[in-house]
Amino acid sequence: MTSTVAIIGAGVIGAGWAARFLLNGWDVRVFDPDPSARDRVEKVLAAARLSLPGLGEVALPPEGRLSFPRLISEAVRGAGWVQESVPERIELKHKIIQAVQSCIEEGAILASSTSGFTATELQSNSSRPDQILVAHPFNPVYLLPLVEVVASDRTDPDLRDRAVMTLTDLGMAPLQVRAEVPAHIADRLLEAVWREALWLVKDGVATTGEIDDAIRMGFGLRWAQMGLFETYRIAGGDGGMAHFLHQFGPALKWPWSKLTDVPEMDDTLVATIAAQSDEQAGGRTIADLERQRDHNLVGLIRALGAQGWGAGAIQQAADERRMSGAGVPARFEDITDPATPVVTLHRAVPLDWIDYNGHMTEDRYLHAFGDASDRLMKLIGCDLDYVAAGKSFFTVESHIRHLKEVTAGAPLRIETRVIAAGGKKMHVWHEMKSGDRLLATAEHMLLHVDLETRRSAPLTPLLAERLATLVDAQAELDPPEGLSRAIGDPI
Ligand SMILES: NC(=O)C1=CN([C@@H]2O[C@H](COP(=O)(O)OP(=O)(O)OC[C@H]3O[C@@H](n4cnc5c(N)ncnc54)[C@H](O)[C@@H]3O)[C@@H](O)[C@H]2O)C=CC1
Ligand SMILES: C[N+](C)(C)CC(=O)CC(=O)[O-]
Repeated sequence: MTSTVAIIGAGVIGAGWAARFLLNGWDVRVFDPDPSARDRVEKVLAAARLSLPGLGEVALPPEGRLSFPRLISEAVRGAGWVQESVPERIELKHKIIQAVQSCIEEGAILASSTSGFTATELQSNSSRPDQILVAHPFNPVYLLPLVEVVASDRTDPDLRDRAVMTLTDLGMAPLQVRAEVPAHIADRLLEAVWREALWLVKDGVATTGEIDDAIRMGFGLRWAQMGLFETYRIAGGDGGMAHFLHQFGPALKWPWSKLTDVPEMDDTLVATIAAQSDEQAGGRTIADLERQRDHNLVGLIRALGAQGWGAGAIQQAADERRMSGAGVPARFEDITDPATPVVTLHRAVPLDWIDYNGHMTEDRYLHAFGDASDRLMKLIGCDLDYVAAGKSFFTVESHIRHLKEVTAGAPLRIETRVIAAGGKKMHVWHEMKSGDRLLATAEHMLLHVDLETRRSAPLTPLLAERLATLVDAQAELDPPEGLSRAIGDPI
């Protein structure tokens, strides 16, 4: 099957899917009869290019090709995956499924973004129900990992497994829903909160802003890192979940909630909510809010990554899978030509590395160069086991030159030379590039140390030998421009 996806319907969700696939190297064909669809996709792509590449610590593959065929048949022919994201009307979805299935190959995956319909409902009237399933994402699709995968008993289980693998490769967290129920899992939960929120506004208990504060200042923060059950388990104290259930279970029968009673969405309620929501936005446009949302989400997911937790752990697993494709050697034996500088880092600039000047802030240069030095250490044999055994390197001197600006989402590559090594020292030169542009250089002196005495110690034979291989092979190269330069030297 090809790495070509057809996106049918490019609204909020279809455009998000287009960005997720394209930035993961897929060729993307978009079909949407709305003349403004191309513009919308370009805007969402611009936002995704700023945020998604820097979500993890490893570069994404090169972008695929984007096209906008005029006919649905042109869009789907030969595609390995078709993602339907047209409005939530079953007769329209059936029409699209029929048009798509008349042109696609048997093994192609036909996934629907539907928030509420079941796979069985989508499959009715289809001659090939086996290739249809639900892949329900969350907005913004290019950043949020969750995708609910719902198959019916008529969906081919192998096709469902392939779909799960593909979504995982896209850096997502596919949640396989065990049973077909309207609105799957997450929207069932969201609807319950939404219903109560509508009642609170209708009854004049709280404004839209107050309700949103009640979420984002408290349990919303908790939910980003632990779910409902894990959070309540902790709330049960040492008695855990059983104690929690005994204490708060009875409250469910008190009038704490409206249960399933739904407020009438009459003109007054719509006008009240719309007016409060406008006031809450305080003049910020949808684009402003989307930008802020993306910054916040990137920060949250990356913070969770530092803990190896939740959505951050999903991102780390995606990074692991991408490592070999990013061209950074994992072991010394992977260095194909020691006579050329070694690629020690290949990633993109994350949104949270950008400062008030709109470019990568100065401490992140050292962060990236530090990561590159860590990779060099690992390559020569100073890995975590080596450190645990009591030896490591300390950086004792650094000199960074900032030569060119770089902005969010841009690819970063660090090429490393070992200028000299021996005794207890290693003299390293890094060049940071984005494409062909030299962004910065860093020169470091590192001392090999005994972690028990905290004093310098001679290099062990393996490290000395590998460093000598690099130094000797690279000695033929011209000395790097700027080597040993000091502040104040003529430029
Ligand atoms: N908006 C949301 O928060 C989420 C929506 N979904 C689901 O995604 C699907 C799409 O929803 P949205 O993107 O919000 O809708 P939307 O209204 O933003 O976009 C729908 C797009 O489909 C296009 N379209 C209409 N008829 C078409 C046709 N015959 N062929 C091709 N394109 C056509 C429209 O021009 C429009 O660009 C729905 O099934 C919805 O339930 C899923 C997750 C979240
Ligand atoms: C409102 N909605 C039901 C379309 C929401 C979703 O389906 C998921 C989301 O992104 O919140």
